[in-house]
Amino acid sequence: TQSTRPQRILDAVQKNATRGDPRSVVKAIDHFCRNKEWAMNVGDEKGCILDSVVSEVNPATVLELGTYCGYSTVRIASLLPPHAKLITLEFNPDFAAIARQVIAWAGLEDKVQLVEGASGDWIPKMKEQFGVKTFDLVFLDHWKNSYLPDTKLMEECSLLRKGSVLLADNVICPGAPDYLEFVRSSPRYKSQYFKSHLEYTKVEDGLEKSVFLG
Ligand SMILES: Cc1ncnc2c1ncn2[C@@H]1O[C@H](/C=C/CNC(=O)c2cc(-c3ccc(F)cc3)cc(O)c2O)C[C@H]1O
Ligand SMILES: [Mg+2]
Repeated sequence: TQSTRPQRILDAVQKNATRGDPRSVVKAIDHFCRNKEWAMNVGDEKGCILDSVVSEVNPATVLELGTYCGYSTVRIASLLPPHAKLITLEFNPDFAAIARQVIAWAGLEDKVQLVEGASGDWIPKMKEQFGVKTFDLVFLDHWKNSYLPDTKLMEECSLLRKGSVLLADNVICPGAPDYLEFVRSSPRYKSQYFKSHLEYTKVEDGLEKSVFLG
């Protein structure tokens, strides 16, 4: 049967990465996507910026919107302190199934809770379902037109505290203009743009880091 791109990414991980070694999983996916088939992972260049923000925040609770194959899930989870938790939301069951195997190959199942479903449905249930009070870090990498409504929803659900960091992928390409306008003009956020490139290409893209001021 014809395989899908996520399945081919998982194959590349299982063939080329060492079980229990998250960095080798990241390298295997980057090598595959740079040399064989492009895929919408945050990638190695923007991934280094992601790593530095994760290390700086040193979060106890992380929310990722849009798991896809689990590339950024593995990058983030590999940098978390011992009892920290990452909840990642993915509504495509096929992507979720692949991501679970990628996360398992990296040996990070204990730090990651992959929830299958739409962010708009699950964000209001975070407290009651997962005992989360607030998120220290949110990585937005799902549908670009969901960035803004989900950010407003997280505020409404009191999931952000003074100092919570939102890090959004693709604010230039494909772009999230309404989100960018909101976080850059709202007095409740301190925003900063990290210029980079679209994964595995020379096209401009970047990450927007926005600190919630409470
Ligand atoms: C609302 C919601 N809830 C839960 N999961 C959700 C969701 N919306 C999407 N998702 C899931 O996240 C993933 C979606 C991510 C969307 N990301 C993209 O569309 C995306 C697209 C590009 C891109 C750039 C230039 C080009 F020429 C072509 C593509 C690059 C990227 O880094 C991206 O993240 C998979 C999807 O099932
Ligand atoms: Mg992206």
